[in-house]
Amino acid sequence: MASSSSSGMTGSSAANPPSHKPKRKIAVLGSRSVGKSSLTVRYIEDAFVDSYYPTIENVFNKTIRYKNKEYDCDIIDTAGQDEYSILNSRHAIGIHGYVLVYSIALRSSFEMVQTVYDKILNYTGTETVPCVVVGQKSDLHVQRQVSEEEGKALADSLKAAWVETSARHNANVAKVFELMLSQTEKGTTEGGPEPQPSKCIVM
Ligand SMILES: Nc1nc2c(ncn2[C@@H]2O[C@H](COP(=O)(O)OP(=O)(O)OP(=O)(O)O)[C@@H](O)[C@H]2O)c(=O)[nH]1
Repeated sequence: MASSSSSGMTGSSAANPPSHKPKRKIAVLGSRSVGKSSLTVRYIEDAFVDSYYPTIENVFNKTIRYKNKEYDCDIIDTAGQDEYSILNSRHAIGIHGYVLVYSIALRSSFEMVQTVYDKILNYTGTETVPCVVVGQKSDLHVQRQVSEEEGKALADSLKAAWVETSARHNANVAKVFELMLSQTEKGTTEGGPEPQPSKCIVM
């Protein structure tokens, strides 16, 4: 999706008083063309486009209900990364959780998940960050290059959740964002301190 605009499903204006729902910022990262935009657009608009338009950046806003509580979520759909791209500070600071996407039909995109994860930890200086590892394009099983076991094993090693999805067939798409909130809200208690978004460390 080639645009850098922001699309608001909810939000605040004079007519809409500011939301008191907890704010969560979620960044969607991964190699080029793995279906990050398609996953996000399927979730937000329940639509799928076959054509490919490289993303600059899109921010979507959606209220997500998790365990009977509503969260005001910004979902940041990013431009595809490669091993040489430098993590954009907007995707490394102030983020509560990461959706790390690969295509089950492209091994190099699976290997990129670890690379992107390491870049995030380098930037934030933390030992872990809340993550969901997503094996996209699960409908392309004939071209599969990454097994479910490998996907699960990588997610376990990153202490992340894992799921395979198809934006094309709308399979498991909503689950990604439920799992994301289960990761960001892990260890929090009602009325307790808010989970802290990522910060930058100065070396
Ligand atoms: N078969 C199949 N194709 C998909 C699926 N999701 C996306 N695609 C196709 O994959 C191509 C890339 O999809 P995008 O959503 O633009 O990928 P992206 O990761 O946002 O790409 P960048 O913006 O370059 O990072 C498009 O042609 C989509 O139609 C899926 O679940 N199954």
